[in-house]
Amino acid sequence: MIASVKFDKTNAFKKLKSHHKTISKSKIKDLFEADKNRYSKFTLKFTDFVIDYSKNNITGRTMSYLNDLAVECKLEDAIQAMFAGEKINVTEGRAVLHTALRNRSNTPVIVDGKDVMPDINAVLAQMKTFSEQVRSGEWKGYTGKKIKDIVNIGIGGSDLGPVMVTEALKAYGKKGLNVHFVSNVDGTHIVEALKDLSPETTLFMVASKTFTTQETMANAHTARNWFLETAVDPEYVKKHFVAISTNADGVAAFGIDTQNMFGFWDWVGGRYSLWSAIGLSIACYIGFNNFELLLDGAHQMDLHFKNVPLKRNAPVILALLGIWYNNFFNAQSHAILPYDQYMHRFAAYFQQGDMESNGKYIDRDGDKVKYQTGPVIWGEPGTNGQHAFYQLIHQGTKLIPCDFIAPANSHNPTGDHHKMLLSNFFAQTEALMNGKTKDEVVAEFKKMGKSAEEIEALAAFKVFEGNRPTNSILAKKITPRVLGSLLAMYEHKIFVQGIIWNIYSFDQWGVELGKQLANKIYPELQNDEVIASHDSSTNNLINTYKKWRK
Ligand SMILES: O=P(O)(O)OC[C@H]1O[C@@H](O)[C@@H](O)[C@@H](O)[C@@H]1O
Repeated sequence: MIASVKFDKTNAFKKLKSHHKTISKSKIKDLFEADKNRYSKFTLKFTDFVIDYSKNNITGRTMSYLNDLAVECKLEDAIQAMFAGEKINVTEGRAVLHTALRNRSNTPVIVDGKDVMPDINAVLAQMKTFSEQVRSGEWKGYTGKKIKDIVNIGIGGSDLGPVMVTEALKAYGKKGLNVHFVSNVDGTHIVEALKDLSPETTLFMVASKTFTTQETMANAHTARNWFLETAVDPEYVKKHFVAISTNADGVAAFGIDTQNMFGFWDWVGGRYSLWSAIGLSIACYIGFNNFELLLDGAHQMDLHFKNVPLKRNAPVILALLGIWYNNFFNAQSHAILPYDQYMHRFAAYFQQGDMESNGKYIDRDGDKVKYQTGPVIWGEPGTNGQHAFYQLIHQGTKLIPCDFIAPANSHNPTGDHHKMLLSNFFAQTEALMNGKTKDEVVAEFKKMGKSAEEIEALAAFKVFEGNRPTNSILAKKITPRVLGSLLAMYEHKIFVQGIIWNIYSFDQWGVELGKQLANKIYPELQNDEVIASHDSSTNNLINTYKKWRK
């Protein structure tokens, strides 16, 4: 079991508090002046990427205190407990074993006295066979045609991972096979997705861990009606609908042949499930071999996380840096900025991964925390973000630590585009750190021939304080293996932060409430009766809606 340690009562916390007073007076750029080895001291190297965290407001002492914090919070025990299949998701009574899904070493992982690896391998084999049949055209629709379009119907963890990975690895996608994702209960989503598709060549994957989620069930029923309008015979459903779920009864009740069901288990959290059968659309799109490389990459990071000392451990370091800014510099958010257009859903994916995991104010003793927990995660790809919100990162009043991610090699090396992209990547982190002093601004103005009055009037607006912290992750190329490692690295970062903040990262009671509330109001919308059972705002909104709807 994972011990409860009050984060803000640790010795390391106190040391970090007073250390913060000193370090907040220093400038990152001066730390570079003072230490010529700073880059190598604060960079981690993997085979296919480097993580440079030298442009942070840290010294060796900071890292040492942060390491003490991790030790005091018994992080090493917690890591071992997760990998060993202990039921660390206490409020749901479950183990947390997305790492077993990609355990390419195939060493036994025991849950309730049973090795889970044979079941995992059996589902992987089923995914391999199925994805190969779909890709080769051996799997035929009801009129004997091969599948051209896959529509994944799911939401949250049953959507965001497959969307993000199929986009990030689009360069590996099979020509002539398209993937579409329908998540929102807004009918627009499914109507638009199906607009140009033919029932004869469309395969639906209904992805839901519980198989009860309102949005997914509504979309799945609409999809089936759309299909049967043309196909007519319900017998044909089995050629065009497969299910991915832990709930076999729910799948059968919907009318999907359980032969066409791909299972997973309650120890896979929704937001950690892309490695399971939830990744079926990924395997079909990029091919099973590439899906396995994705798993391999994640496994490499798992081994690193499990075995490398905390001081050289990438997820641990990223997590500790996040805590440093979140709890000592009062940063409220964290930006993830991939300089790779294919990774445009990466930040959105980790919005769920991080915020659903660590958006909690009750600690592992059931007490309300007296410190900040999970940050707001956000971001967009560069260079688009530069022309949108970077103004605030450079000159706003909020401190926003950023992760910059870029590949050295593009999948689309067109002209000089990639050099331009990367020059922006390098320039931004440098500018965020160095800023621009008043002297530099004045010198620039003078060169332009501006008068003393003009300079005096404008200089303040052009000064950049700098000292904005960034991590730079530079990969050789975004391959399935590299992406797998990056994803696992961020997953484990979330785990480490949850352990240190003394919260439970693997439940999501806040989301469950939303599910209940909508189910209460939905019946009230079925007739035109005036509603008076809520507060006056809610009553009036519902009644106005009823008056206006046609
Ligand atoms: O996969 P299902 O069960 O449909 O859940 C989909 C999503 O539902 C939400 O409410 C959350 O609980 C997510 O963690 C989950 O990924």
